[in-house]
Amino acid sequence: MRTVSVISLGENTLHSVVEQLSRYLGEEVNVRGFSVERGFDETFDDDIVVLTGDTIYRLVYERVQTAKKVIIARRALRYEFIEPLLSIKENEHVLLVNDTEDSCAEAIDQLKRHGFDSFTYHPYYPGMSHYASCPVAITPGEPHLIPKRVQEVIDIGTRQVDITSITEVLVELGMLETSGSLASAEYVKDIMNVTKQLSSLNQRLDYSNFLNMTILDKFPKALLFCDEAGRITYFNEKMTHIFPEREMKEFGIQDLFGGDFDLSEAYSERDHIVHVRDKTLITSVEKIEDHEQVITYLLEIENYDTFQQVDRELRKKMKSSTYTAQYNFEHLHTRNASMKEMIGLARKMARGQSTILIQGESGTGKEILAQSIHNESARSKRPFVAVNLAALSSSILESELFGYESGAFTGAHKGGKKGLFEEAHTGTIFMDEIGDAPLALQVKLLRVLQEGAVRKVGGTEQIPIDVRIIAATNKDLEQQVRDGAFREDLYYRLNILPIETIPIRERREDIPPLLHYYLNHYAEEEVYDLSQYLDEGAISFLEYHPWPGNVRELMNAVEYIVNMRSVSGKLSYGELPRYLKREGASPQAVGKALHSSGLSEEEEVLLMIHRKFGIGRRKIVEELRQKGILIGEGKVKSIIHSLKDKGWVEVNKGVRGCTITEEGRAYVKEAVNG
Ligand SMILES: Nc1ncnc2c1ncn2[C@@H]1O[C@H](COP(=O)(O)OP(=O)(O)OP(=O)(O)O)[C@@H](O)[C@H]1O
Repeated sequence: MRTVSVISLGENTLHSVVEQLSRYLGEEVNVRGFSVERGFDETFDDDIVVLTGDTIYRLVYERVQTAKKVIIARRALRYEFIEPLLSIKENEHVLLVNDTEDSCAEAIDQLKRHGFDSFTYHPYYPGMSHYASCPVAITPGEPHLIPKRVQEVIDIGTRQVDITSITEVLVELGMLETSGSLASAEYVKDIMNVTKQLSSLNQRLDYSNFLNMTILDKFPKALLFCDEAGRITYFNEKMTHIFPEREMKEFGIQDLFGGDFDLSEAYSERDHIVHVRDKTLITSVEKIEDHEQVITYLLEIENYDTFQQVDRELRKKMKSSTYTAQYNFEHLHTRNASMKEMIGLARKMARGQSTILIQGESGTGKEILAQSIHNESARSKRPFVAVNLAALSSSILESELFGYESGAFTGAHKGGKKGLFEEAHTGTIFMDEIGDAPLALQVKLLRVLQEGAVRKVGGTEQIPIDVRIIAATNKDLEQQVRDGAFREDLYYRLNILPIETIPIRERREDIPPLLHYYLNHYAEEEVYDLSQYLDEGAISFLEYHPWPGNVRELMNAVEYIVNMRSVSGKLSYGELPRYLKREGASPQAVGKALHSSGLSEEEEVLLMIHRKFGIGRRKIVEELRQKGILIGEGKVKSIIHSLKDKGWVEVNKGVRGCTITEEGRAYVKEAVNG
């Protein structure tokens, strides 16, 4: 397997860059991360070593000599965080806080280039003895370094690796063809967001400057911007391989594409096919509006030959995963009553034929649930085909799902291609991330659902299909419908058997068993107890952690724990990954949260016994855990003793557990409720 190592100074940057590269490189490439802050003693012989700045090159120069290629990543500001900067007064003195002198200078330079050149910047990095006293500090993702006296802190987020460096990595790995479309889809999304944002910021940042950025020239696809009248305002370097530069400067869209070309028609059709001279082009048009006024049209143009190549690669990849589901309900580990109820519901749904819509946060087991439903259904021996609607560009999606007819495009396979709907015939199709389906595709999906038949791209014949549909999303589809991003009619067609997965922070009793299960999965030895790997502080932290990435995030954390533990040692809170600590609460905060209700642990237990007649010790521990109060059965036992001594509770023999006395009730009324 090919490897890419990322080396950064600090852990913050490392985590975000590793995450970003992994997203682009997928599972074929192992992306590893090292930070100077954490320390390492590897010598690197990877395919690529990505350094997050020049300073690091000086530090690790000798160790990366054996790598096939070293890339010093260019880093870009995250546009979504720029807005707060506009609230800073002109000529204000501003502290720019970063981890080294060089990275401060780099960030200042970048901000100035983006139009924030009216402030007086003063760099601040750890180890400085004197620094200017400023009311405002700006930091790219290092707020913990900001000196105490600063009144206003603006965190513009860790800078991302820019598209030129991403492209360099993809080219080096020979992956531009296969992953370039994902990178470009993300990038176009970015461009759209930025353009929208800049325009809503009243053009305070010069839009044309942004467009002129050389970055667009490095972009792997041909891009062209034009106004509503079809006048070309900008095109990138790739575009000059399709049309001569001179023509684009002199002519409008109509002259280039021919008299029949209609911008708004191309926009509504999304992947519009145009034949220009001897070329077949796929144009995908995006409209950028502000308050219903069109700011610009962005045309992404693909030569069909290149598209074919990507298409073939993708098909090869998809074919290699045989259409089977590996999971069943036994793989969903839980002790939580609502989860068990949800699984019961899913089992019932498995028996029918109707469409299922699974909604829930990322990493909560939507795919595992879909596979389990298929495996328990009458279709279990038939194909299970999964397709992720967010991962493919819209032009590829359509031919992936519906297939294409021979001769639909130049270079199309003789005899055409079967789409995934046809592959799933008599089985189940799992459409993941349905909330990200482009609107044009939504219309076509609706037609398939209504008619029970598909029509291949370039074909006229309706091919009947018998497929059970399971769709999933982590978006709020109802909200998407209200926002006009998801078709209402399709939503109702999908939402026949709705089911919701539950985030793990709402079923905290599942956290220890899941930690235990995945420790056993990753460790090479049998793990009997969490305490073999983690000390008490770390366990409490993990049990209280909000886990925004749910089970997937928990799995990653366990993998880290297994790797980072020294032989037979235990990991403490301080040694847990920093991103977890950033997302979660510190042990102090956990402690505070215990008392955030203002009640003592004893009062919490009393209240619980008051509310639930005949509750037992184990149940009390569980209920307290749900509220984020992490105490063990031993402690609960001693609290119950003390409550009994005060005459507030009675402890019954057998299974009847504890009950509250009249005196106890009076205390609750007066001290707890009142
Ligand atoms: N209850 C569970 N018990 C054990 N493992 C689980 C459970 N739920 C999820 N997982 C594991 O967590 C990982 C993520 O699950 P899955 O891919 O099904 O989530 P998802 O909701 O589809 O995520 P996304 O929306 O990000 O695609 C998988 O490896 C799965 O095996």
